[in-house]
Amino acid sequence: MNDELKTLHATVIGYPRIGADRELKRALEAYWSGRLDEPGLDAAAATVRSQMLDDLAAAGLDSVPSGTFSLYDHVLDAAFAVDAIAPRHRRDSPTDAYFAAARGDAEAAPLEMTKWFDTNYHYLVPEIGPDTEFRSRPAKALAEYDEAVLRGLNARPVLLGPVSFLLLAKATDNAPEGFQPLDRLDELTGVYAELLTALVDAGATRVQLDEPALCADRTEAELEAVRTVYTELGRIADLLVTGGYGPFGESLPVLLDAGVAGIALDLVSGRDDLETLESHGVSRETFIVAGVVDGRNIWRCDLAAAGADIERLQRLSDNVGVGSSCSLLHVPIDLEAESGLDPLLTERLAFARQKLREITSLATPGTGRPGRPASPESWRDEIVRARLADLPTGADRRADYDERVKQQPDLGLLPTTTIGSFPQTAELRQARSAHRRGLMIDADYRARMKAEVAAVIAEQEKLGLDVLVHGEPERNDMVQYFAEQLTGFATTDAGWVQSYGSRCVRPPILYADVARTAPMTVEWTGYAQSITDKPVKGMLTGPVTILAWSFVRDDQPLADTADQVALALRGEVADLEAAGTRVIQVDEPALRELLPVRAAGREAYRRWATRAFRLATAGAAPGTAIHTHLCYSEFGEIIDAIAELDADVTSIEASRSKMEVLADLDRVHYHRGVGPGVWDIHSPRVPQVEEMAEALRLAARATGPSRLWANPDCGLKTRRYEEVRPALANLVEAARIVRAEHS
Ligand SMILES: CN1c2c(nc(N)[nH]c2=O)NC[C@@H]1CNc1ccc(C(=O)N[C@@H](CCC(=O)N[C@@H](CCC(=O)N[C@@H](CCC(=O)O)C(=O)O)C(=O)O)C(=O)O)cc1
Ligand SMILES: N[C@@H](CCS)C(=O)O
Ligand SMILES: [Zn+2]
Repeated sequence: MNDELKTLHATVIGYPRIGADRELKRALEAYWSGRLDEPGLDAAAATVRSQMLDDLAAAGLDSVPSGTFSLYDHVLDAAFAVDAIAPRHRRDSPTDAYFAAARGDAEAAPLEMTKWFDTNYHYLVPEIGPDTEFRSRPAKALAEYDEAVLRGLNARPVLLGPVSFLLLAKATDNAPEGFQPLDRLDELTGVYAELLTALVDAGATRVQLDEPALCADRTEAELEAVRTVYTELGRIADLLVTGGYGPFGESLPVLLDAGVAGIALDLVSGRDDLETLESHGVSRETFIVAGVVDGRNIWRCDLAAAGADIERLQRLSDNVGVGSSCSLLHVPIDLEAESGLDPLLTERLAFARQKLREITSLATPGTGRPGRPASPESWRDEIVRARLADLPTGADRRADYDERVKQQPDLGLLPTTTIGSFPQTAELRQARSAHRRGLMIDADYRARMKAEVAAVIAEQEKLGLDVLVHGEPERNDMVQYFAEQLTGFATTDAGWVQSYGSRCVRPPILYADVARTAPMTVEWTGYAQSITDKPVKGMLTGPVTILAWSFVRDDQPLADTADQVALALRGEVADLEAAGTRVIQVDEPALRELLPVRAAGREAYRRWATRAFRLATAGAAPGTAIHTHLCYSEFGEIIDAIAELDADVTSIEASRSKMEVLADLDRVHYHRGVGPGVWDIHSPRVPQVEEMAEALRLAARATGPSRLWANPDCGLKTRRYEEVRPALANLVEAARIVRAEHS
């Protein structure tokens, strides 16, 4: 590379932190189980940080983010940086306090966990009250800054910005009515001033404050708060403010007018900011990072289009840099680790390490900026396209709910069921790993999984549940399992992405037209049904969730891709029915996740998402009960969409929010079956009979008892049998008690 020619600053907003071989995951899980001591955990964390710096250094960036490593979650780190630790999580050891907040311990429940914007990453929700005492705790930021500087890197410490921190937090339970965490912005700004001062004193010449919450719709009062805070903080340090999950929109002029030195634009999902910037104007010294390399998806950058956007910015500022649209947290680390992908696909992909190279290449004049090649013709499936074009409306069931329910299995009052998965034991994962590596033949693997199904059925019969499941032992993941069987998808060997804490997923790559070539679940459900007289629920993952948890082609609207996936699932529903399945659950836990961050896109989303679900399910006969399941979010904003799915029964996470969702469902006149979760499966605590009975009574008062189901909040795959057996026994007993009260 000729340094003389290099005129653009190359940087990245953030980097994956789980380790190229998930070293941090393994170390954390070993530490939690007592197999590793704290120095061992520290050493593993240091190795991962060092690996991150190696990657950033090798790419030849002009500046690098520091402090983006996290032992569990960066929002939790932000809470610790300002000492906003809930009193119940204070412990003598800071590490104990950190993990008590993250995962709970014998004394205290953890912080709530929720989705990070419209991604499959989950953050911990800080609890802020009028009495929360903020204090500056810069040790982590300083240590990681020093590590990067010692490596000879031009480091830029990164902190979650104060406005986003408070907007992502929730009020403590004992806060007075009307209190909002943002009410504490003045005090918090003072503490951020101290954090910035500590970093500047340590030698940092620029600090990155991440303000992703400014990519959502904000009120005038919030914008005013942004103006005040950034005017003040901008006096202490040279600030680079990032957003990263859409356009800054109306926040952009506010930040610029507040005098921030730098702004990082998401030019993948927030290209509207280009126009905002052009019409508002900007000083020629402002550092503008053109976030043209996608931090959320794995397609190679269209360097020609990116180059054009960079040139537009260069007309406005003399200080333009090239970067990622957001942190690379959401993409796997290295494409080189994949050997099994079709070369036609591989040459179109870039994971984190490859993305760093795209950034430096774009920043280097004379390296060429080729566009992206079109997809090969062989990726088109004309049969699927013709079938979709031929479907009439395709998305309405043959009878209304009132008529359908008469034809569906009559299970009496308050039937009990579970959400699908039973514990994924180490033994099951090891069998799958052996099978994948060719150490266990197909027949043995299938026999092992069938034995597990038989055991799961026996457990449920013994417990006295009404509608059984096969337990999903054969699934590595509820999306990847389907992707492995559908055309149009590729799956990776090592493309791990952090979902929360130590938990990771390998999002499949949806790159071509999607079709089903054979039944995907019928063998397992059919086997389970063959060994019990109780109804067994078929178990599918819905089209929206399959899209949300995959890397999806970006050469056609998501709605069209969703329809293709839905059509494939529609075939599976038909095959399950033909095999005698009378109850089919189609999970849509990500229905809320894909809801656009800004209100403007929501109506269109609701239309395509609900249509895809109905396309998948509406072919079912009236006598087939279609269930759906939703979890991992608050549902208020998608309550209309839930009603529009037209499922016969909706099981929905409710235990932590104390059944509030039922009032919302009532508001939209949802009158079909509902199973509000009565067991918070995120916690290892076994719920007692009386508390679940009370939750069912509360639910019965809200909806009437006749259409109510008793079930947990979500699947049981992350729980252990020692918790599952007593908890389900208690759930069955709670349902029996409440049933008796109504008969
Ligand atoms: C329900 N959720 C899901 C989300 N996203 C998904 N794609 N899937 C989900 O289920 N998002 C919202 C929620 C919460 N998020 C998660 C995310 C991840 C997990 C989880 O438990 N992940 C597992 C990995 C799951 C998996 O792919 N398992 C495979 C491979 C297992 C493995 O690592 N094998 C080892 C060898 C075997 C061994 O010795 O154990 C290896 O390959 O090295 C499988 O079972 O075959 C995780 O451990 O992180 C939960 C909720
Ligand atoms: N059927 C799935 C849904 C999880 S959201 C399960 O039970 O794990
Ligand atoms: Zn769930």
